[in-house]
Amino acid sequence: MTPAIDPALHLALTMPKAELHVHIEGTLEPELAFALAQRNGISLPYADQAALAAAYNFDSLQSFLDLYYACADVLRTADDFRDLMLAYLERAAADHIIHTEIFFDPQTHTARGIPFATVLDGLEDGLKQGRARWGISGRLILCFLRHLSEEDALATLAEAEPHLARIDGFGLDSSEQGNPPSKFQHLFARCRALGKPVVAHAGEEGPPDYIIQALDLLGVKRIDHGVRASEDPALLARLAADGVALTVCPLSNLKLRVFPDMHAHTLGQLLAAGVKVTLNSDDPAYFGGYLNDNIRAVQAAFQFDAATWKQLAKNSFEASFASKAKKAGWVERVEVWFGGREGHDGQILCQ
Ligand code: HPA
Ligand SMILES: [Zn+2]
Repeated sequence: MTPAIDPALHLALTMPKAELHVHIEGTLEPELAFALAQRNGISLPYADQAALAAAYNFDSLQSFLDLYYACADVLRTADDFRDLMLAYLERAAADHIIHTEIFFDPQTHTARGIPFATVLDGLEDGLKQGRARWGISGRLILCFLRHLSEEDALATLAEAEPHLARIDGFGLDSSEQGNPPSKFQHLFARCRALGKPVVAHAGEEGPPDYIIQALDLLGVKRIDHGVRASEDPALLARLAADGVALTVCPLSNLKLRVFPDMHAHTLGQLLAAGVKVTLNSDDPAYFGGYLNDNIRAVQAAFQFDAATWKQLAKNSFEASFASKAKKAGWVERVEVWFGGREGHDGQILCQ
């Protein structure tokens, strides 16, 4: 059957893939936000869903974060966190995501008096139900808020320690400018000592030096965003040589005005330099779409061939926190899935 759309895009939309950069609080759609507000007897400072969606007009990371933290106030109970997780996993499964590593920001919730265990219990319940319903595997990455102090983050880590078996890694997010990775060296040393993988947002709005700090001072093996690495040729070469993955989020970068349009995005340069790029949705409820919406927008600008999409799918699994055996199995699944659909020059042979 011949698909009605660009064949390479059809392959990209339907290929098995992993998502490695999505904030669960950023998957809160206006409809669910209002439903949870009603369930919890609280009101949002917007008349209705349309008024809230109309406020998604950001000019920087900070302008988004202000709204994102305000909306998170509707999340109060373990049921709320479970429903939020299930809503995301249903969308992810529809986009053919078979594995996802999901950020959560406990400080956003504990600062409002929501117990750490309530957040974790709800998210975990959602992951369990999502696995049963859609066969999707999910992991949790605890993200520390970099606009707060290292002491605050260390206190959060202490709260997390009784639950370590349920937490698969640690990350760093929130306002990047003025909050360099160097601020969190002790924290990340403790996280690594606990035997967990660590990641950090770096080089989204911040300079390439923040990416270097995340590698050298925090010991991360995967960088969230990292799109400003293109400004430093030596860094680009290092990322490629060391196989450091970047979790790139194209629609996020446009919505937060990191780039004026998709043609100006550094994605093509990063791939051409041999960097292990992955594509992700970041905060899909706020930025105009889930992973397949990002793929559509990328393809409209770059017209990648099937071989490039296969590489991106393989990268998404290779860069995951899963075991070597699991990763190898998923990469093989991608190879089998593309088998016969792609010629030596990366063109589609037939459908
Ligand atoms: O894109 C982001 N950058 C930094 N912090 C965040 N928290 C949610 N999304 C983001
Ligand atoms: Zn992010």
